[in-house]
Amino acid sequence: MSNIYPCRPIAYLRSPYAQRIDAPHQPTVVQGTETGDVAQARVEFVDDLPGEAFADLAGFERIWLIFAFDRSQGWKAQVKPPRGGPKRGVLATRSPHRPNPLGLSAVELVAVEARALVVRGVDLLDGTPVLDIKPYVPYADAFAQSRAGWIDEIDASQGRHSAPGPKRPRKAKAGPGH
Ligand SMILES: C[S@@+](CC[C@H](N)C(=O)[O-])C[C@H]1O[C@@H](n2cnc3c(N)ncnc32)[C@H](O)[C@@H]1O
Repeated sequence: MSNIYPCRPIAYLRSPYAQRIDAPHQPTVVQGTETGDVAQARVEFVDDLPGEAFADLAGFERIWLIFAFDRSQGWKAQVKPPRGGPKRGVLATRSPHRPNPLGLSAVELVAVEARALVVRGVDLLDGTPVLDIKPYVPYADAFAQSRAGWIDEIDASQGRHSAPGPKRPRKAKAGPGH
């Protein structure tokens, strides 16, 4: 039996972030989250994906994007997290350099268009291939009180939430959908 699992993009993301330094570390630290002034992005479906496949998404406030880190090259077993501290096992981090270059982000669904989704709060580069989309379902996906290992330890030692903010502040408000 093969241990290769074929995947192909079902969509491509159009985002305001051309380079890694522009992209936020996670959707929850996207610039403007507190004021609601968050850049929009578009998930544009490939031509041969039937429209029925993304029917019924409109009622969901958030969706999961499962995507390929297509601009990552190679990976190491341990990485130095941007929030500081010692190196950590790559699978205990959200590093874009992983044994399989897969990422997932829960983004806000703003609108469903004919062959695209308008979303907000993305941490992905423009052109990122989207491999799958799933609805974000709070009863299944939200565990707000869960322990977060070494991240909790750093937060406790610093006396604050250590999530890194945007590396380079966004200059213009303009982006897809604006
Ligand atoms: C820390 S990862 C987190 C991504 C996702 N939320 C996750 O947890 O899997 C976010 C960073 O990945 C990098 N990135 C975004 N899109 C990428 C792509 N298509 N290829 C390679 N790196 C990418 C950017 O530097 C961005 O700041």
